[in-house]
Amino acid sequence: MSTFVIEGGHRLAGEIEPQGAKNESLQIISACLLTPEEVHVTNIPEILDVRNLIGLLECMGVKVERRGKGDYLFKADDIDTDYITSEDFVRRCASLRGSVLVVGPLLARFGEAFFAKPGGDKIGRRKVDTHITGMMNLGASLDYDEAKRAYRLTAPEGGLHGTYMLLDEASVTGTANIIMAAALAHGTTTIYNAACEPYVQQLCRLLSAMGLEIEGIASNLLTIHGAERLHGAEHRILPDMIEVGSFIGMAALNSSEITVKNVSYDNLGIIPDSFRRLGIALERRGDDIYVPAQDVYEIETALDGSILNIADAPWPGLTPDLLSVMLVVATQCRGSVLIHQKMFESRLFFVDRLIDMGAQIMLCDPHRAVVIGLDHKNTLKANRMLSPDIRAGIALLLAAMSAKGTSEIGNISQIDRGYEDIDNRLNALGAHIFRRPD
Ligand SMILES: CC(=O)N[C@H]1[C@@H](OP(=O)(O)OP(=O)(O)OC[C@H]2O[C@@H](n3ccc(=O)[nH]c3=O)[C@H](O)[C@@H]2O)O[C@H](CO)[C@@H](O)[C@@H]1O
Ligand SMILES: C=C(OP(=O)(O)O)C(=O)O
Repeated sequence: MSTFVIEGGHRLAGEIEPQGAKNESLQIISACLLTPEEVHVTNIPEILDVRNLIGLLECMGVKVERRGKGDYLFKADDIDTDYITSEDFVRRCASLRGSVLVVGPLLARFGEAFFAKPGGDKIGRRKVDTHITGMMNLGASLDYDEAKRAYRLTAPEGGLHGTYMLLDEASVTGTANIIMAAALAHGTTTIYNAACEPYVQQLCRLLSAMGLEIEGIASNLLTIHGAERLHGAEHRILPDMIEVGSFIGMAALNSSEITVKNVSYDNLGIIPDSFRRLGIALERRGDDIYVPAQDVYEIETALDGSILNIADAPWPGLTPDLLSVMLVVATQCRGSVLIHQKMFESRLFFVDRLIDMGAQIMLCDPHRAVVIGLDHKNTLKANRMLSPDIRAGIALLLAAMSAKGTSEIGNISQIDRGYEDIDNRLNALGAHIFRRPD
């Protein structure tokens, strides 16, 4: 594991391009398991989570060819069916949250799949009930394998069959998993209360290109006409909207002017407006976002003058993955805001580190924090801290970049799992971040 050593207080300037989206890549790479033919995917981010998922696929027997940066061919024509039911497989899955996404394709294509308790961030309970219920709706049976400490899903004789289902919540990976399982089921599956964020839409587009008939893409009512067989296809991953938001926040926190290039603006939903509510006068320029340097970032109030409330919600609401960054940005704006993290219960505890740095924040309960902005008058102080999860990690990195003095952030694998070469890319804008191997 390594530590970031950050010399704060440097102005940033220039252009930065977001990497391909982590969360889309995890779905798309898993979908390659649905066909024995070649799937060509470009703009895959070279990050820890993706490398680990690709490693898992290779262990399963998938042929992977890296043709250049972010450019991969996957061919799942010779899957080792003994391996995908082995203890080693289940153990590997348990250490990688994205591995939940291989369950749907494996169940659909090979009739059996294990659900290890997935690893990843400690940001709250990460239930997989929606995934499992969805697959049971398609006819799978469930039992618990004591030796492997994992749930086993088994397809009925003759394969999964389509049905109507209403999801208990619009789970993103749950929806993706059920779509992939339904892709090879007999008959038609209708999923109501489906998650519809751009990365689920992208999964549907890839599956359409592979020959699947899907109606309702981008809505919460999906109709999937199961196919006998899917074929190879080409796919390009969208820019990572969480990186785009992180860079907007970074510019404001450092009172700097930057341009975020090629953001796929139309797929950002409510994200740009949410940053505007913190007083950031960002502009759309073609498919770029220009963030001007400002003396003051004035947080809006509600129409009746009451304190602004920024809360997450399933798409098209605001993604929970940006609230940590927005919270840190607010510490240097003028005015106050209530950050309400509704979807996860343990994602706000990192505010203690910001309070150590001099930020004015009241943690009301595990879900809500009130931030009183310092209006760039009292700069944050340097601190030594650990990255508790991927998004708190990037938020603390941005805080350290704006702080007076030299900070250290340990456990940066939590940042590396989602942000590609982040130290060098931010240093190219003028940051001073050094990676110290421990
Ligand atoms: C690999 C991947 O793609 N991970 C993303 C995915 O995780 P993931 O798919 O695991 O997250 P889910 O959408 O299942 O749920 C996230 C949290 O929100 C809650 N919930 C969900 C839906 C709902 O209608 N109401 C509700 O309260 C769930 O109980 C859970 O606590 O989606 C999350 C929500 O956007 C993101 O934070 C993760 O980065
Ligand atoms: C929580 C996240 O990812 P994961 O679901 O992979 O833990 C995230 O990307 O913010």
